[in-house]
Amino acid sequence: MFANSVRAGLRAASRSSVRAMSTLPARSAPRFGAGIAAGAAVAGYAMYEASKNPVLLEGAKTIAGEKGTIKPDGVSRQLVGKIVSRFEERGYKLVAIKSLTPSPALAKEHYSDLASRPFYAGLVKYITSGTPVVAMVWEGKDVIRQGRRIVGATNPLESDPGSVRGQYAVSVGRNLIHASDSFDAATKEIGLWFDSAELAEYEPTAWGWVMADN
Ligand SMILES: Nc1ncnc2c1ncn2[C@@H]1O[C@H](COP(=O)(O)OP(=O)(O)OP(=O)(O)O)[C@@H](O)[C@H]1O
Repeated sequence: MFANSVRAGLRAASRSSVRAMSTLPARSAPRFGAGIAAGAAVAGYAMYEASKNPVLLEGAKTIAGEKGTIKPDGVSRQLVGKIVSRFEERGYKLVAIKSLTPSPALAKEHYSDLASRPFYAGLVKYITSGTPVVAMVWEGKDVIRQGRRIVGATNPLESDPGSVRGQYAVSVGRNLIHASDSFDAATKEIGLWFDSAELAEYEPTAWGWVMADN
Protein backbone atom coordinates (compact mmCIF):
# COMPACT_ATOMS: atom_id res chain seq x y z
CA MET A 1 0.00 0.00 0.00
CA PHE A 2 1.01 3.58 -0.18
CA ALA A 3 3.60 4.47 2.37
CA ASN A 4 2.18 7.16 4.56
CA SER A 5 4.97 9.51 3.58
CA VAL A 6 4.27 8.99 -0.08
CA ARG A 7 0.55 9.39 0.31
CA ALA A 8 1.13 12.56 2.27
CA GLY A 9 3.43 13.85 -0.41
CA LEU A 10 0.93 13.19 -3.14
CA ARG A 11 -1.87 14.83 -1.26
CA ALA A 12 0.29 17.85 -0.55
CA ALA A 13 1.23 18.00 -4.17
CA SER A 14 -2.36 17.77 -5.30
CA ARG A 15 -3.26 20.62 -3.06
CA SER A 16 -0.33 22.77 -3.94
CA SER A 17 0.08 22.36 -7.65
CA VAL A 18 2.60 20.88 -9.92
CA ARG A 19 5.62 22.54 -8.43
CA ALA A 20 4.78 21.25 -5.01
CA MET A 21 4.37 17.79 -6.39
CA SER A 22 7.80 17.68 -7.77
CA THR A 23 9.17 18.21 -4.31
CA LEU A 24 8.19 14.75 -3.13
CA PRO A 25 11.31 13.35 -1.42
CA ALA A 26 13.20 10.97 -3.68
CA ARG A 27 13.66 8.52 -0.82
CA SER A 28 9.92 8.20 -0.65
CA ALA A 29 9.63 7.39 -4.30
CA PRO A 30 7.40 4.41 -4.77
CA ARG A 31 7.71 1.80 -7.38
CA PHE A 32 4.83 3.04 -9.28
CA GLY A 33 3.58 5.61 -11.50
CA ALA A 34 0.42 7.19 -12.26
CA GLY A 35 -0.99 7.31 -15.59
CA ILE A 36 -3.88 8.43 -17.53
CA ALA A 37 -4.89 6.70 -20.56
CA ALA A 38 -7.47 7.66 -22.94
CA GLY A 39 -9.27 10.53 -24.12
CA ALA A 40 -6.90 13.11 -23.90
CA ALA A 41 -5.33 13.80 -20.82
CA VAL A 42 -2.58 11.92 -20.02
CA ALA A 43 -3.46 11.05 -16.79
CA GLY A 44 -3.14 7.83 -17.82
CA TYR A 45 -2.01 7.40 -15.91
CA ALA A 46 -1.12 4.85 -13.51
CA MET A 47 0.10 4.97 -10.18
CA TYR A 48 2.06 4.53 -7.38
CA GLU A 49 3.04 2.22 -4.76
CA ALA A 50 5.15 2.87 -1.76
CA SER A 51 8.41 1.09 -1.73
CA LYS A 52 11.27 0.65 0.62
CA ASN A 53 13.55 0.52 -2.40
CA PRO A 54 12.75 3.47 -4.61
CA VAL A 55 13.01 2.70 -8.26
CA LEU A 56 13.11 5.55 -10.71
CA LEU A 57 13.01 4.95 -14.40
CA GLU A 58 16.41 4.99 -16.00
CA GLY A 59 16.67 7.79 -18.50
CA ALA A 60 13.05 8.58 -17.98
CA LYS A 61 11.58 11.62 -19.56
CA THR A 62 8.72 13.58 -18.17
CA ILE A 63 5.41 12.08 -19.00
CA ALA A 64 1.97 11.82 -17.79
CA GLY A 65 1.72 9.68 -15.31
CA GLU A 66 1.43 7.04 -14.22
CA LYS A 67 -0.93 8.66 -14.26
CA GLY A 68 -2.56 7.25 -17.26
CA THR A 69 -5.02 8.83 -19.58
CA ILE A 70 -7.16 7.21 -22.17
CA LYS A 71 -7.19 9.67 -25.01
CA PRO A 72 -10.28 10.75 -27.01
CA ASP A 73 -9.80 8.09 -29.66
CA GLY A 74 -9.75 5.40 -26.97
CA VAL A 75 -13.02 6.69 -25.56
CA SER A 76 -14.66 7.18 -28.95
CA ARG A 77 -13.65 3.69 -30.02
CA GLN A 78 -15.21 2.31 -26.82
CA LEU A 79 -11.98 0.73 -25.63
CA VAL A 80 -12.10 2.08 -22.07
CA GLY A 81 -13.20 -1.20 -20.52
CA LYS A 82 -10.58 -3.23 -22.36
CA ILE A 83 -7.82 -0.81 -21.35
CA VAL A 84 -8.87 -0.65 -17.70
CA SER A 85 -9.04 -4.44 -17.63
CA ARG A 86 -5.41 -4.71 -18.69
CA PHE A 87 -4.30 -2.91 -15.54
CA GLU A 88 -6.83 -4.59 -13.26
CA GLU A 89 -6.06 -8.09 -14.47
CA ARG A 90 -2.36 -7.50 -14.02
CA GLY A 91 -3.07 -6.84 -10.36
CA TYR A 92 -2.78 -3.06 -10.14
CA LYS A 93 -5.00 -1.03 -7.88
CA LEU A 94 -7.28 1.64 -9.32
CA VAL A 95 -6.74 4.69 -7.11
CA ALA A 96 -8.66 7.25 -9.14
CA ILE A 97 -10.57 7.50 -12.41
CA LYS A 98 -12.69 10.18 -14.05
CA SER A 99 -13.90 11.29 -17.45
CA LEU A 100 -13.43 14.87 -18.56
CA THR A 101 -12.66 17.12 -21.50
CA PRO A 102 -9.43 18.87 -20.57
CA SER A 103 -9.06 22.59 -21.03
CA PRO A 104 -6.43 23.85 -23.49
CA ALA A 105 -4.44 25.09 -20.50
CA LEU A 106 -4.39 21.64 -18.90
CA ALA A 107 -3.48 19.90 -22.14
CA LYS A 108 -0.69 22.39 -22.84
CA GLU A 109 0.74 21.98 -19.35
CA HIS A 110 0.51 18.23 -19.53
CA TYR A 111 2.47 18.17 -22.80
CA SER A 112 4.61 21.22 -22.05
CA ASP A 113 7.81 19.28 -22.73
CA LEU A 114 6.67 18.86 -26.34
CA ALA A 115 5.83 22.53 -26.96
CA SER A 116 8.56 22.94 -29.55
CA ARG A 117 7.56 19.88 -31.57
CA PRO A 118 5.75 20.39 -34.89
CA PHE A 119 2.84 18.18 -33.82
CA TYR A 120 2.24 20.01 -30.53
CA ALA A 121 -0.67 22.19 -31.69
CA GLY A 122 -2.39 19.22 -33.25
CA LEU A 123 -1.80 17.15 -30.14
CA VAL A 124 -3.45 19.77 -27.92
CA LYS A 125 -6.36 20.09 -30.36
CA TYR A 126 -6.79 16.32 -30.37
CA ILE A 127 -6.81 16.02 -26.60
CA THR A 128 -9.21 18.94 -26.16
CA SER A 129 -11.49 17.99 -29.07
CA GLY A 130 -14.59 17.62 -26.92
CA THR A 131 -14.64 13.85 -26.86
CA PRO A 132 -13.64 13.14 -23.27
CA VAL A 133 -10.54 11.44 -21.98
CA VAL A 134 -10.40 9.09 -19.03
CA ALA A 135 -7.79 10.00 -16.46
CA MET A 136 -6.65 7.29 -14.08
CA VAL A 137 -4.20 6.67 -11.29
CA TRP A 138 -2.93 3.14 -10.74
CA GLU A 139 -0.91 1.81 -7.86
CA GLY A 140 1.32 -1.24 -7.53
CA LYS A 141 4.83 -2.58 -7.74
CA ASP A 142 6.72 -1.24 -10.76
CA VAL A 143 3.50 0.21 -12.08
CA ILE A 144 5.22 2.96 -14.06
CA ARG A 145 7.53 0.67 -15.96
CA GLN A 146 4.97 -2.09 -16.31
CA GLY A 147 2.34 0.45 -17.28
CA ARG A 148 4.50 1.62 -20.13
CA ARG A 149 4.86 -1.98 -21.27
CA ILE A 150 1.11 -2.50 -21.10
CA VAL A 151 0.58 0.66 -23.16
CA GLY A 152 3.34 -0.07 -25.68
CA ALA A 153 5.77 2.07 -27.67
CA THR A 154 4.65 5.56 -28.72
CA ASN A 155 4.56 4.65 -32.42
CA PRO A 156 2.20 1.69 -32.93
CA LEU A 157 4.51 0.51 -35.69
CA GLU A 158 7.02 -0.30 -32.94
CA SER A 159 4.59 -1.39 -30.20
CA ASP A 160 4.62 -4.99 -29.02
CA PRO A 161 1.62 -6.77 -30.57
CA GLY A 162 0.28 -7.62 -27.12
CA SER A 163 0.31 -4.03 -25.89
CA VAL A 164 -2.67 -1.67 -26.04
CA ARG A 165 -1.17 0.38 -28.85
CA GLY A 166 0.20 -2.73 -30.58
CA GLN A 167 -3.21 -4.35 -30.64
CA TYR A 168 -5.52 -1.40 -31.28
CA ALA A 169 -3.58 1.51 -32.83
CA VAL A 170 -1.90 2.18 -36.18
CA SER A 171 -1.02 5.89 -36.00
CA VAL A 172 1.35 7.69 -33.62
CA GLY A 173 -1.04 10.64 -33.68
CA ARG A 174 -3.94 8.48 -32.46
CA ASN A 175 -2.29 6.08 -30.04
CA LEU A 176 -5.16 5.74 -27.60
CA ILE A 177 -3.56 6.30 -24.25
CA HIS A 178 -0.96 8.11 -22.25
CA ALA A 179 1.03 6.71 -19.36
CA SER A 180 3.54 8.43 -17.15
CA ASP A 181 7.08 7.37 -17.85
CA SER A 182 8.79 8.30 -14.59
CA PHE A 183 8.05 8.83 -10.94
CA ASP A 184 8.51 12.58 -11.23
CA ALA A 185 6.26 12.74 -14.25
CA ALA A 186 3.59 10.66 -12.54
CA THR A 187 3.73 12.88 -9.50
CA LYS A 188 3.41 16.01 -11.61
CA GLU A 189 0.59 14.56 -13.66
CA ILE A 190 -1.40 13.26 -10.72
CA GLY A 191 -1.22 16.72 -9.26
CA LEU A 192 -2.30 18.29 -12.53
CA TRP A 193 -5.28 16.05 -13.05
CA PHE A 194 -6.52 15.17 -9.59
CA ASP A 195 -7.31 16.69 -6.23
CA SER A 196 -6.07 14.83 -3.19
CA ALA A 197 -9.63 13.95 -2.18
CA GLU A 198 -9.99 11.99 -5.42
CA LEU A 199 -7.22 9.54 -4.51
CA ALA A 200 -8.77 6.51 -2.83
CA GLU A 201 -7.21 4.55 0.02
CA TYR A 202 -8.20 0.89 0.25
CA GLU A 203 -6.70 -2.55 -0.07
CA PRO A 204 -7.89 -4.91 -2.81
CA THR A 205 -8.78 -8.42 -1.62
CA ALA A 206 -5.77 -10.14 -3.17
CA TRP A 207 -3.34 -7.24 -2.74
CA GLY A 208 -0.90 -9.19 -0.57
CA TRP A 209 -0.81 -12.12 -2.98
CA VAL A 210 -0.18 -9.89 -5.97
CA MET A 211 2.44 -7.54 -4.51
CA ALA A 212 4.49 -9.79 -2.19
CA ASP A 213 8.12 -10.47 -3.09
CA ASN A 214 8.52 -13.65 -1.06
N1 LIG B 1 5.35 12.38 -34.82
C1 LIG B 1 4.20 12.56 -34.18
N2 LIG B 1 3.11 12.96 -34.85
C2 LIG B 1 1.93 13.15 -34.22
N3 LIG B 1 1.76 12.99 -32.89
C3 LIG B 1 2.83 12.60 -32.17
C4 LIG B 1 4.11 12.36 -32.77
N4 LIG B 1 4.97 11.98 -31.81
C5 LIG B 1 4.27 11.97 -30.66
N5 LIG B 1 2.99 12.34 -30.88
C6 LIG B 1 1.91 12.44 -29.88
O1 LIG B 1 2.44 13.04 -28.73
C7 LIG B 1 2.26 12.16 -27.62
C8 LIG B 1 3.39 12.37 -26.65
O2 LIG B 1 4.58 12.00 -27.27
P1 LIG B 1 5.77 11.36 -26.44
O3 LIG B 1 6.99 11.43 -27.28
O4 LIG B 1 5.78 12.00 -25.09
O5 LIG B 1 5.33 9.83 -26.37
P2 LIG B 1 4.68 8.97 -25.21
O6 LIG B 1 5.31 9.33 -23.91
O7 LIG B 1 4.72 7.52 -25.59
O8 LIG B 1 3.20 9.42 -25.28
P3 LIG B 1 2.23 9.80 -24.12
O9 LIG B 1 2.87 10.95 -23.39
O10 LIG B 1 0.95 10.18 -24.81
O11 LIG B 1 2.12 8.58 -23.27
C9 LIG B 1 2.19 10.77 -28.25
O12 LIG B 1 1.56 9.81 -27.43
C10 LIG B 1 1.39 11.07 -29.51
O13 LIG B 1 0.00 11.16 -29.18
